[in-house]
Amino acid sequence: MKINSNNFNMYEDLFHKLPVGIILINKQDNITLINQTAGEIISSEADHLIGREIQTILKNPSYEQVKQLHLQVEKKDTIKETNQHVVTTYTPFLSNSDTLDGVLLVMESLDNFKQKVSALTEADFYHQILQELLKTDLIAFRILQTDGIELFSSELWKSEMNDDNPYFVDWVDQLAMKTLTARRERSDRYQVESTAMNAVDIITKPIKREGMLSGCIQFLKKEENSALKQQLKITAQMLRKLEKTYQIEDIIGNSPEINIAREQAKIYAETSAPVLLRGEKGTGKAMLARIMHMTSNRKYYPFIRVNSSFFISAADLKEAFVSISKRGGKNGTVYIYFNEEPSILLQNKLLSLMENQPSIRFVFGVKEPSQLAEWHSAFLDELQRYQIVLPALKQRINDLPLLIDHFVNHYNQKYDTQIRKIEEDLMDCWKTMNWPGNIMELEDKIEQIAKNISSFTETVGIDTVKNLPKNPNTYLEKDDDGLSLQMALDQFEREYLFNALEKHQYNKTKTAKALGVSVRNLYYKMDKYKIERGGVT
Ligand SMILES: Nc1ncnc2c1ncn2[C@@H]1O[C@H](COP(=O)(O)OP(=O)(O)OP(=O)(O)O)[C@@H](O)[C@H]1O
Repeated sequence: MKINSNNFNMYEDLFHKLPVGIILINKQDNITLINQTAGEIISSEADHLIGREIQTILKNPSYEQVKQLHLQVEKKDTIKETNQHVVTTYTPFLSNSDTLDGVLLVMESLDNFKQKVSALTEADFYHQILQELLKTDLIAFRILQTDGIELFSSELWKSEMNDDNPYFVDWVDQLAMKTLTARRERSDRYQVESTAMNAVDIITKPIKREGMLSGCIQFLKKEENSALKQQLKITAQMLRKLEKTYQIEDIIGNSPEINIAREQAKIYAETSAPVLLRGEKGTGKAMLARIMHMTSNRKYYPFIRVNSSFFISAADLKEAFVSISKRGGKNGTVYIYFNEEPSILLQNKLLSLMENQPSIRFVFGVKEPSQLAEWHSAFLDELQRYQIVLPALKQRINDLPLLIDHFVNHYNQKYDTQIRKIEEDLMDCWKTMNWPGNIMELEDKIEQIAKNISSFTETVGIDTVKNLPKNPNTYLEKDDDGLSLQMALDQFEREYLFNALEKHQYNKTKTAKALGVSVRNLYYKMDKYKIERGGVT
């Protein structure tokens, strides 16, 4: 750069305000012009420095080369009075005829200079990171290079990214890759299913240096209210379970089989046609019948469940429906569960009842495998028009983790336990089991664990389960032909209680009296055999 006396005058105003110190030195080494910034760096009034020899101010001024060869020189120096380090640039100050008028000295404190340099290099990168960190209160974070290699991660990040859930770690890595490829910020949520406790948000931001992508920063944020939300969800589900007022979302599972059943239930709920529910014991037939009732416009009328064995004779059937009508069931739903093969006579009676009671919505449940082929064809035709098949648990074993989560949450609440995780060994074992009692059996197992485990236990493995007392309701675990005497007795007692309750329209005092037991004992047994307290909703 060449400056001459003409063009210099044009910039005199600006001259004093420049962020760098500027000094004009004449050929005799005296200061002839100095701006305010230079005065500040030297710690003196600029005007007082006019006329001073530059050697009296700087320790090692060096501009011989500038004078002789008209070259620009840059070097570090020190202010004599303050010992402040400065960076100096000497430039020849030339006349119109290119002869030397003097030397222009640009001076800047070394600290300022470093800041500027670093702003253009590495520090810019870290500065951005710092800015991002200051903007947020998230302290679980990590920084990656463009090739995906981790440069740094905070302790909190490390603890959140434990190797227990490789899918999650992999998912987070993939998010980083997406940001690095697309050079755009992304936020995604992960629902931790193995523990079902929290949703985790990962925010991934690109970091650019001089417009070029130089990496990314990832923040991890656990959804603040997720624990509370989860709590509310569980409580609402518990209430619905207690009141048997299930909703469609209470059907847990994502497998295609259960998705189809769920969709069918939604559609059929809107009609009044009879529906046949088929499935092994404990697959959720009664639950689905209730859900269909609760999602239909009959929900304000009663839901009445009757076992087919209750209708010993046609007269019983008639009597039952008179009683159902009296209980307001006329506009409600009647769920008839074929707990034994219905006689042809009963089938005919039911068929004519359905024709005569058009306002009642009939849902039938049949336990698989069943002898449907032997049923009366007219009755079967009527029932099979709308049927839903509920898959056995072993047919939708991929739903096991979701179901486990659901029941663990439920029984954690009920028994004040803190189970967070089912260990892999137990999970593997459960995945290969036959589950003849299906969801009911699984629920029962988890209840047994929660009931008997210490309230501090967080993980449950095979060893934990082995040492627990056996469930008295083990009849759920075996096929009918393999029942021990105790199991058979339990099963008989359950059926017997159920029928007695139905006979007395779920009036506990009357039922207890008829059975010759106390009301308390009746409640205990209902709880033991998971018999609904209401029977009517
Ligand atoms: N998909 C599901 N999601 C959540 N819970 C379920 C599901 N299916 C069943 N359950 C639970 O399993 C238990 C048994 O269900 P339910 O009594 O409806 O089965 P079922 O097929 O009618 O049995 P059974 O043939 O022995 O009468 C219920 O307590 C219910 O809460």
